[in-house]
Amino acid sequence: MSTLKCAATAAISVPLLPRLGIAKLESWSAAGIAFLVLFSICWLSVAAFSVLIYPHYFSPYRHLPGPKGGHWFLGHFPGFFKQKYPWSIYVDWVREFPGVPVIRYLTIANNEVLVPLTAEGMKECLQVKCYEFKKTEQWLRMVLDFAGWGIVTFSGAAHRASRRMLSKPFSLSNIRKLEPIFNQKALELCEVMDRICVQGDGVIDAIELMAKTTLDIMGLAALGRELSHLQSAQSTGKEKAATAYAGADKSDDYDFHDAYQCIVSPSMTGKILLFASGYLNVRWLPLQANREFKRATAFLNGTLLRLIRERTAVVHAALRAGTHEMKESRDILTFIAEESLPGSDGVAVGITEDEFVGNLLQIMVAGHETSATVLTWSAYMFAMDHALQDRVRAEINALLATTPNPTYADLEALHHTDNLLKEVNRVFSPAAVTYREAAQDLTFQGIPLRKGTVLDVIPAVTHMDPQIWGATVDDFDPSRWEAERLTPAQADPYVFAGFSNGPRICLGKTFAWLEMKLVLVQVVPRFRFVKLEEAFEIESPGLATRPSAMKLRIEKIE
Ligand code: HEM
Repeated sequence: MSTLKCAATAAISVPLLPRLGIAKLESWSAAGIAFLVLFSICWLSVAAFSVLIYPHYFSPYRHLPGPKGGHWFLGHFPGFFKQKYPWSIYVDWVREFPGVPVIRYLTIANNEVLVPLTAEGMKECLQVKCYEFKKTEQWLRMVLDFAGWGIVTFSGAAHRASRRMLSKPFSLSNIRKLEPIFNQKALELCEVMDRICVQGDGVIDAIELMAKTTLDIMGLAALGRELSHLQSAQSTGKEKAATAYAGADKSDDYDFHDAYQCIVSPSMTGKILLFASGYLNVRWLPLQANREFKRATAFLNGTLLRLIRERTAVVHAALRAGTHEMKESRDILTFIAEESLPGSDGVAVGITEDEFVGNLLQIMVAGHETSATVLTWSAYMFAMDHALQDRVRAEINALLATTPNPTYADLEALHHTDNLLKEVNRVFSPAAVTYREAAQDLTFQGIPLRKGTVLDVIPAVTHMDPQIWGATVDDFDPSRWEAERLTPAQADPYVFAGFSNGPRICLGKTFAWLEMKLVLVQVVPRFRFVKLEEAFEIESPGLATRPSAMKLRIEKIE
């Protein structure tokens, strides 16, 4: 916008130059050069004002508390590359500003960002004024290539419509029907772990195995396809090409897992490009990280589009012929195909191909990385604390002794397991950062916000706030979730923000909870996790609290 205004100012000013005796402008080319010079002066002045002067002397947010110092142009942005977890910097701030509801920090080009630090702020943003905020333009520029347009990226009415459309496959009754899929994949994971114990060195990369497990689950639950990543988990090269991806969706030896690895676990250049792409178009730069990113996004978009076209054609033809067999539990792709038959009263009638692809892209990524991360950190904490894993194992064994095929209600009653998953979500919240932007002028925590103001909504600020959790805030202690130990402040539903809250609360929360419990129910009685001295790195900065690799030793329990 300021570029347009500068162009207009320069265009209006050019004819004034001869009158003011500044330049004669006897030809069109002289006028053109004068325009460019004026435009550049105007643009640079506006840029200098908005970067160097406005945030410090004129912004209405300049009096808000917040971190001091920062780079003259990049503000506090470089600090995001120095932190252990992708949210550590925010936890430092919540401790530096106890009791402060909202702080301000500066990012690239000294753009201002506000961060709510309290449960009340989370509630106002996520629940009370959910639709007065939208996803930020910067974040959209970062993720649209691999997430497309769908429920996660939509705001306002479009988001409500997607949520309505997807509510049925994510209802509790439908998710309970997915139990056989969760069990099947948990057992396949056990087979792989068994092979590693018997034939290999007993060392696993937990994040890789868990991601393959949850990705295979998503293949069946979302696409109705066997993706077979687990089958290929112990093979490489040609072997992998032969087994991975069950033939039909094979593209050389590249698969969904490879594509998502490239997106969620890029090189440092890839990480810089990801965050920079929020502000500038950097994806055209001839860099290896960009080539890998483009290959991954092309694979995901192309494969999903092909599956959508194939499935929709088959389902619509069968529906028209009256031969379609409506299964009791349908994958999401089939569900949308069924509900999108033109002329029917389905909830997905009129969905565009782009939106169909976008929703599947989002469900695939939101649905596997998060749960895999929680399972990985659970395995890590087991390896660090054998008493903890013994307690969880004893609880699961006691259940299996009386109930070999536990129901949803039986799993609900596994309270040590439940507490473990809650504590992992508190300390290693997989969705590390979520972003919001004021969709209109509004008041937030008593502060008048202008349209376009950006908010970082960070689960870790309430999860790791000593004012809420006391002196043991940094300890990993699942028993803090025992109902009788929780203080009213800790039990506030807006404090536990790992799945977000309000109308945009994680659509897959019940799915994830059942899936993670069933994986633990199969794995924990069969294997013991043991710590290795090998150090691991966490993807930071990043969008998830994810280790890039997590080597653990496993021992078979006879
Ligand atoms: C431990 C596992 C999970 C965690 C911690 C988690 C966390 C979250 C969070 C924090 C959000 C809100 C993001 C935002 O507002 O910007 C979200 C949204 C979402 N999640 Fe999850 N998620 C998990 C598992 C899943 C699974 C298994 C699925 C699907 C199978 C799923 C599907 C979604 C969808 C579709 C949304 C968008 C909801 C909306 O905007 O209305 N998630 N999740």
